[in-house]
Amino acid sequence: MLNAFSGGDIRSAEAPLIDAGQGNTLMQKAAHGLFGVVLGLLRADGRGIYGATAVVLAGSGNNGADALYAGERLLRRGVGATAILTSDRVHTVSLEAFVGAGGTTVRLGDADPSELATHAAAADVLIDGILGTGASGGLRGAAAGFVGAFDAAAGPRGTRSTIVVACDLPSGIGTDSGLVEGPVLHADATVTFGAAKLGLLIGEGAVAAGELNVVDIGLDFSSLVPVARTLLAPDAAALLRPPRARDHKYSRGVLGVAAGSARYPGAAALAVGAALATGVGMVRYLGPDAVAALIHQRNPEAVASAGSIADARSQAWLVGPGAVDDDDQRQRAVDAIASGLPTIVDAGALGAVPERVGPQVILTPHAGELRQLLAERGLDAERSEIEAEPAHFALRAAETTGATVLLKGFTTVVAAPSGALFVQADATPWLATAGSGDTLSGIVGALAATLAEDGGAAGRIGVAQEDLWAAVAAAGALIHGSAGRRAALRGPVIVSDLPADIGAVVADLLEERRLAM
Ligand SMILES: NC(=O)C1=CN([C@@H]2O[C@H](COP(=O)(O)OP(=O)(O)OC[C@H]3O[C@@H](n4cnc5c(N)ncnc54)[C@H](OP(=O)(O)O)[C@@H]3O)[C@@H](O)[C@H]2O)[C@@H](O)CC1
Ligand SMILES: [K+]
Repeated sequence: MLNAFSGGDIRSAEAPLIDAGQGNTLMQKAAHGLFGVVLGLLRADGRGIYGATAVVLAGSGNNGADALYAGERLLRRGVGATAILTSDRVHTVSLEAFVGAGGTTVRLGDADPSELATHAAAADVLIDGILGTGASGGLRGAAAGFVGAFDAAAGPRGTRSTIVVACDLPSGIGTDSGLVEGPVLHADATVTFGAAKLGLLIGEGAVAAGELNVVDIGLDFSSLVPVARTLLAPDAAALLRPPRARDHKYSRGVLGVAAGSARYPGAAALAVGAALATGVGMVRYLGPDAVAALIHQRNPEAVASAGSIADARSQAWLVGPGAVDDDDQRQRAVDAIASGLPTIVDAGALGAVPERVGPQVILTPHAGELRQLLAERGLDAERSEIEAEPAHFALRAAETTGATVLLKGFTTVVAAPSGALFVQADATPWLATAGSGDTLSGIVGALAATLAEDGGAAGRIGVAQEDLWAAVAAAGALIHGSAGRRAALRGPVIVSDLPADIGAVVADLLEERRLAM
């Protein structure tokens, strides 16, 4: 599990060490970690170290000092380095160390920004030490102008030749919100100190951060509650339930699916395929015969009927994908939610959620659906606001409804009504395609069905029992994202092919778990 903390948490974890006179040691550890990642990136890109060129952007605070000390270390390894000082003030001791190691410096205010940007765009590495956790608001003044000039000179990330490494945070993002106000320097990699900050995991901040590296600088977070957590492969693996010797189809877990309608039959077939690939004892399908016939073309093992929720025994329910303009499906959604069993509520069923439910009800809206859900409860927000601050609005929705809320997006945010937050960035943009959400709900549904009667699941991954369903939803996002990345190796993702990749991801996770035991 990767824990994320707020800027305030990081400061309070640093405080005892700084009070004990360890401030410089912390900074040297941070700089050393940053230096190590830069060396690794140069090597991985096939560029030598000796004779490589680096530009260090140094702002007025300790973030600039970290970057300058990393620059000093690069200089001592034979890298040619220039520091661009983006503020009138600069941390003097680190600047002296940088110059002492042979670095050259230039003040941003004293030179033509576009010339400096051209120089930076020709370097092998650009280290962004303009702003760290002490930032307030977006980038201002000359530093903001420089970022625009660099983007123009170097081209966008992915096409430019300079490797951009953010020191602690990409300058210009909100530490706690991931909000970007104004220009931001998109990094290829971010080296963050002590622990991940929430702003690096969500919203535009996650986009700007590139590959995230967390460097341990010896901070103690044991007395602090993380503001968000990210499940890693071993956590998702611990939530998988492979069959045991005496299992039968019922003991493995039955997922009931009330999805699809005459208008959208395909969504049900995609959800059922994904659930079977994740691993359940049985999928019980409830819905129109025509939809059942489509499901059976691909998955004849699904048991189908046009009955009601009360007549179909299952351990968990999935309701809503493709269920539009269908009164019977709406009634099934209402009944499934009322059953008290874990119930994934997607798309067409989101309108059937009563005022108050429990955390075993997992809502899976995208930003537009969340906007609607909140508006129906008197909370008005624009879709763009929700996309900019996904954690905030997912938490509001969870608090208001009592449900677990999985908000789909570039990063998947899962909020529990307790206030616990999970953030998963496992997906690939290739998954932004029709039907993708149906497979995600099928995966989460299968996990819920197999864990519904497993009292030890929360303990296995170290989350509170009340947050189990949020962790299950996050594990679903991890499996879905990993399957999408695997599928994308073959080319554009075709969602109906995803079950093969889901099965392979599940197999890999179980194998890693076996090897770790
Ligand atoms: N503490 C520790 O022990 C350790 C901390 N560590 C490191 O320290 C970093 C935090 O350092 P920090 O607190 O000095 O803040 P930081 O972000 O570098 O600079 C803030 C200054 O920038 C300015 N400014 C603000 N907003 C602005 C804007 N929008 N646009 C432009 N300028 C703006 C403002 O200055 P002003 O403009 O007022 O002169 C403000 O004073 C942290 O991220 C990590 O890298 C590590 O070494 C580990 C040990
Ligand atoms: K920075």
